[in-house]
Amino acid sequence: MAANLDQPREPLIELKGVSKSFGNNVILDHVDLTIERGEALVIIGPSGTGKSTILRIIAGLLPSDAGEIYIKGQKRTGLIEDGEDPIGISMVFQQAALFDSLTVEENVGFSLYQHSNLSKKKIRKLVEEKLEMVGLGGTGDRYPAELSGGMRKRVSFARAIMSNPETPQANPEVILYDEPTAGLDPIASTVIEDLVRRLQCSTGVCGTYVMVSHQNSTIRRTADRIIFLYGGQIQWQGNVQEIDTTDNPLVRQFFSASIKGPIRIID
Ligand SMILES: Nc1ncnc2c1ncn2[C@@H]1O[C@H](COP(=O)(O)OP(=O)(O)OP(=O)(O)O)[C@@H](O)[C@H]1O
Repeated sequence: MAANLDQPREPLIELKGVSKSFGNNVILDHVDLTIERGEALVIIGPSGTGKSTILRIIAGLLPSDAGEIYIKGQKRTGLIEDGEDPIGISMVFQQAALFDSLTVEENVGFSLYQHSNLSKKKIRKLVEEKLEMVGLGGTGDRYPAELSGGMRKRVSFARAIMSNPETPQANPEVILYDEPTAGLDPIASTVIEDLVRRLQCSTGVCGTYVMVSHQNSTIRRTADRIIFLYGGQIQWQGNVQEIDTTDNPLVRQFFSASIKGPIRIID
């Protein structure tokens, strides 16, 4: 499913020669990547290959060691906390990362309670709108412990798409999902996959997303474009149909789950 066909494609995020090491361990080695407006990009690759690292760099949570990052053509010089990006970029973490002592409503509205001058009544209304968008209308008074894993995940989606009407320029235009279906049963995974696509197409909500996933169904159901990361670099890119037709030995091995092939097995 392609979204936002009425919008012209333009580079929203560009990574140019981005490198990142942890100690002597080179994780990203001069990576070039362009993400266009309206794109649904899924990053795949073996465990420990740097997928979450690239997502955290795009989010502005982690500095790169070298290279340049452009957000809507503007070179980024700091991290997200410096608030300089010309668009909002939101991240959904692998663990839903909710505050257990706060209600669903307080979790979703957290940043508005902390950083806006909006009344409690107004925030509650905005939160309820987002909860309805993720299929959780009416759950605002519950606590995370009372929800299933899939529901908690959806609460974290609602928090990620929360916007502040006082600062519309900071509203999330790009959403980054780190393994959103990890640990969920196949049906709960389908609910999340459908939601990711639905949110992409909703007016006023981020039309562009970048996802990291290991789940075959999630990759196939949510990607317009797939990139395969390995050995610090993008080794392959293609669309969902090309997963099954490519000769690339890394992709072949990954999707056949074979222990024989060029991917080094780390026990
Ligand atoms: N803050 C850190 N300090 C040191 N090493 C780190 C740090 N963050 C990540 N790493 C290492 O960098 C490598 C890449 O990690 P990353 O989480 O990006 O991989 P990944 O491809 O997302 O893996 P997985 O699929 O298992 O989640 C791993 O070897 C990891 O241990």
